[in-house]
Amino acid sequence: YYPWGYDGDNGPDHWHKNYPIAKGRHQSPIEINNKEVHYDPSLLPWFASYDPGSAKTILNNGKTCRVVFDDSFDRSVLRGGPLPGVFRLRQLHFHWGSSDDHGSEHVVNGVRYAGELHLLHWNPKYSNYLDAVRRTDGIAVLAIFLQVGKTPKPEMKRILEEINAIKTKGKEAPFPNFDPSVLFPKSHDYWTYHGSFTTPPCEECITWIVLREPIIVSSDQMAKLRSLSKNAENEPDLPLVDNWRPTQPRYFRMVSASFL
Ligand SMILES: NS(=O)(=O)c1c(F)cccc1F
Ligand SMILES: [Zn+2]
Repeated sequence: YYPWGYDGDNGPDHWHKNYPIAKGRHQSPIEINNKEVHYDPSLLPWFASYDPGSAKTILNNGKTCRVVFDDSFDRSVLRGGPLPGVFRLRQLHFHWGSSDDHGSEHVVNGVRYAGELHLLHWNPKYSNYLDAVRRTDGIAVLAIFLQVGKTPKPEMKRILEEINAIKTKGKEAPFPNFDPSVLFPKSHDYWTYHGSFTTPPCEECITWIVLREPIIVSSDQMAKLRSLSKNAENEPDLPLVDNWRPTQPRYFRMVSASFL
């Protein structure tokens, strides 16, 4: 296991030395530009059927704030859209910036959002998650942009209230009874393309489903995320910010849109 980060000598430009896939042809995130997107009328709507009882814990792993779900059976699943069958919800996490004018991983027509929420699901046709990450159709991530505005989504409060309990790296707290679909925007319009994890080892196993409509969060809520520390409680408090990977070359990939 090699240490990696988002700045300096172990930042995104250095990942490929220990994680060679990071220089692959199907890397994420990417820029999504209207001119290059292809409307695909055959794309189905996607559906999330999440059981709030599957939510387990919320934790700070020093790289992001993550909520973990019980994925021991088809309890909370994503289906439809570009996906073949159901995919099991395993965790959600966030990427954000050091200020409100940047922080998302995907960039839409040059627009960087303040952050990005990722809900990670894996294909249960494979025996377990670790097997799924070795398959091109193993993982599906639903990505939702966070836009700073005056009328924040009240449902974000539940996650941000827990932040005080996981201030430092390694801290974990119970996070029961949570259905993340309460965070979804009104529109289910999406872009989809084949890509990778945006953190090392950057395996190219992800069907990305990027929602067009951002959810609104407040500047205070973004500041709350930035109050997390990269370090453990007995180490100096380094703000956990700018945990986003820059956009990667699209090469010969098509980005399909579910909407005109
Ligand atoms: N950002 S991402 O969604 O590709 C991602 C995962 F899916 C899983 C772990 C880390 C991570 F960063
Ligand atoms: Zn992510």
